[in-house]
Amino acid sequence: MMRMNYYPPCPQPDKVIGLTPHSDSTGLTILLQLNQVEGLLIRKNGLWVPVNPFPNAFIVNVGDILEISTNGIYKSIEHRATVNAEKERVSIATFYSPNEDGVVGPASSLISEETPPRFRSIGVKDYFKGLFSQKLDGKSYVDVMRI
Ligand SMILES: O=C(O)CCC(=O)C(=O)O
Ligand SMILES: [Fe+2]
Repeated sequence: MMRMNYYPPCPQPDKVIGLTPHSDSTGLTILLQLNQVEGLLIRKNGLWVPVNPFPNAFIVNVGDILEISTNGIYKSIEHRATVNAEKERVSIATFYSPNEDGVVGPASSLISEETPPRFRSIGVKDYFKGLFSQKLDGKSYVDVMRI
């Protein structure tokens, strides 16, 4: 799945939300900040840290499905986007997810008596149905999946 985001310039950027804080619900995201305008922020240790664009560089984000598959070893990254006062901003996000008839859940090879599953396992279709019935709100859907 691919999403192209267009953020028009806004003379009062602090009064608008570009893209609300969220983690990508998919497995892995490859993101291109197309026209080198900054605006992407990630949440690290509770602080919003800007990710400055580099020419022709992709940003690779861990999504919720990877957090769930690795039973929490990899953590999905919460991020948001702001708008710029003078310049328009364009980003292209490519999201990778399992097949529709697959299952979202911790990999069986990572589960043992010492490391029990930390997340529920559900079908990919039900996973996305549940996601779209919710508000986009930080990492809240990972908590829905948490046991
Ligand atoms: O515009 C950006 O840099 C972020 C886009 C994003 O997070 C998304 O499309 O999920
Ligand atoms: Fe995102």
